[in-house]
Amino acid sequence: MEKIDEHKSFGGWQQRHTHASKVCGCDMTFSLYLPPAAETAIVPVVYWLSGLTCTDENFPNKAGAQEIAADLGIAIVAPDTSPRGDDIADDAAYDLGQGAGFYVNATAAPWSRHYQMYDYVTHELPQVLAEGFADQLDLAREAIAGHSMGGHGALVIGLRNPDRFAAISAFSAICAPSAVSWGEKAFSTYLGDDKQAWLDYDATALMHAANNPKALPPIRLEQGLADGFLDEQLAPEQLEAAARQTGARLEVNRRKGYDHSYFFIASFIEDHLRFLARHLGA
Ligand SMILES: N[C@@H](CCC(=O)N[C@@H](CSC=O)C(=O)NCC(=O)O)C(=O)O
Repeated sequence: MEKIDEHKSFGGWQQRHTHASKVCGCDMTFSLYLPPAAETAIVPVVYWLSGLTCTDENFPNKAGAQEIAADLGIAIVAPDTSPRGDDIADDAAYDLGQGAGFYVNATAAPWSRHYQMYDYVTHELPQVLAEGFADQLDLAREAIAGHSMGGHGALVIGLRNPDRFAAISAFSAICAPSAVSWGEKAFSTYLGDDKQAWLDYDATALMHAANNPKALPPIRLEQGLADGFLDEQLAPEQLEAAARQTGARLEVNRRKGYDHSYFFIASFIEDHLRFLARHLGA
């Protein structure tokens, strides 16, 4: 692993690191905020998964989370949104290929060779963090958050690993990807046409299928009502219906006038980090 950038921020450090990923078969870059508390103790970890067209840099540059993370004593890890490189499959569209990995393990060629983002975020990245930051990060205390495609990723990873993630935070998440065009396009491309296979990556389906829905991690979902993607792509009402039917813990906050942008995220990130920190015992 190589540190490629570092800035002091609110007493802690905003860093970027790159490393060779076996799972994705390419170099992967992630951003990491270390709060001041990490200088003397191990601190809980929040993963932030970004949306379509993003890299690891959108969240640290735009969300304004560092001051709150410093206050709460939590680290924030923001991975890239896909494998990247000249020799890696891509598509000209903004919602497929590089920058649009959808946090799945692709099974269809040519994508399956590198697009293994579920395993990368869930297994390889935590291992890299455990090895590289043993004196700073407490990998036994994890929570997960994200925006849009990354909100979908946070919901799926959190719901599939309920014993691991203390809580889930999502902004403007794609809540029922099998039923909307962003998800149909990505899943048919990365996973093939068998829609049964899609359900492993569909938060609403996962909630319905959970053995013990009441024991799933608590979810806080923030949704702007002026979001141009709300009607066509996000379907928070489907996740709400699943929570009502199953008893899973879900709080949805609808915010008048807010759109899909990082201005929305920055407006409510403090509430979400405090929610995650509470469940992390931070
Ligand atoms: N057509 C647009 C769409 C890209 C976009 O809005 N991306 C969002 C996430 S959308 C769902 O995953 C985003 O976070 N963009 C980055 C940012 O910093 O705002 C386009 O190509 O711009």
